[in-house]
Amino acid sequence: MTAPDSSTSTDPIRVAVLGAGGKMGRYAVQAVAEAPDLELVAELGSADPLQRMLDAGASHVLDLTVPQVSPENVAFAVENGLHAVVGTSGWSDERRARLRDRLADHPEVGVLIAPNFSVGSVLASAFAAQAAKHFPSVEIIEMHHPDKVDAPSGTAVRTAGLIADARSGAGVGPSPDATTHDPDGARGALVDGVRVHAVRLRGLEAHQEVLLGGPGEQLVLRHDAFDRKAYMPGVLLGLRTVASRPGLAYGLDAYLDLG
Ligand SMILES: NC(=O)C1=CN([C@@H]2O[C@H](COP(=O)(O)OP(=O)(O)OC[C@H]3O[C@@H](n4cnc5c(N)ncnc54)[C@H](OP(=O)(O)O)[C@@H]3O)[C@@H](O)[C@H]2O)C=CC1
Ligand SMILES: O=C(O)C1=N[C@H](C(=O)O)C[C@H](O)C1
Repeated sequence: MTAPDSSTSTDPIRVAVLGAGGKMGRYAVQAVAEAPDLELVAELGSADPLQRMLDAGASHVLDLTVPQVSPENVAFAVENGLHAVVGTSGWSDERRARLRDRLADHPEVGVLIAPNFSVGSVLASAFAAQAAKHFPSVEIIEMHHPDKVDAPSGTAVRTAGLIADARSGAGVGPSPDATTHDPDGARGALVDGVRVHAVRLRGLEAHQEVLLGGPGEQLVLRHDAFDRKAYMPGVLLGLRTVASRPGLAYGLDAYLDLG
């Protein structure tokens, strides 16, 4: 007779946090440590070798680092059979395509890339995509603390992508814009055909407005994250779900029922 499997679904999820000393990392370390079904087995900073998380017996990696190193962190996790939840920004189409190729050789591994872990932000982006099918003009303003190293934000890039997909599916053309002279780039970045404006201001945390315009009216969809605790329910949801979703999921909405 085969012995019963001693690993049951009540075993804690063994989590290594990369970027543990950062602003997000510190919150995440606390959230993981306090969750009864998770176990914090390693906290890594930029000076630590990735091998440390294997030595600690991690089954899951939470990457909250910087765009320059996140892809190599996730590649290391995948190659070693660890599931990964990634909050770090900078995951372009090309980076995600390379990761998908890598995951093809590790079909049991799950990776979630979540440009934003806040449920409110994910909903705001989904609402914006829905609304953008019905307005000729749409632009995004993302506003962050000035310590942020990347622009535009991962959230804005994701929102622009969702908007572009929704508009192309609905046959809506580009936003009208007569600008022919913009030597200083005052019209912002063009992301998937959507203008994105990035503000960096002391006192802000993380905020985004999607402006939608039609003849004689404007709809503004705004989300504010005032505190990093806003992201922790999404971080925990990601860690609890990722192993049951092999392959790559892009956006926390993949794990939410947005109905
Ligand atoms: N998805 C989401 O909901 C959210 C995502 N973010 C994103 O998360 C990322 C981190 O943000 P934030 O915490 O504010 O940034 P911080 O600058 O505060 O922290 C970044 C951390 O990354 C660490 N780091 C750098 N290189 C490495 C490496 N090679 N290995 C391990 N750790 C490394 C740094 O460690 P050290 O101090 O040792 O150098 C630092 O602690 C950003 O990309 C940000 O945009 C932020 C908020 C929410
Ligand atoms: O750096 C930040 O602070 C944030 N980064 C993420 C992003 O780039 O979208 C998520 C949130 O906006 C906060």
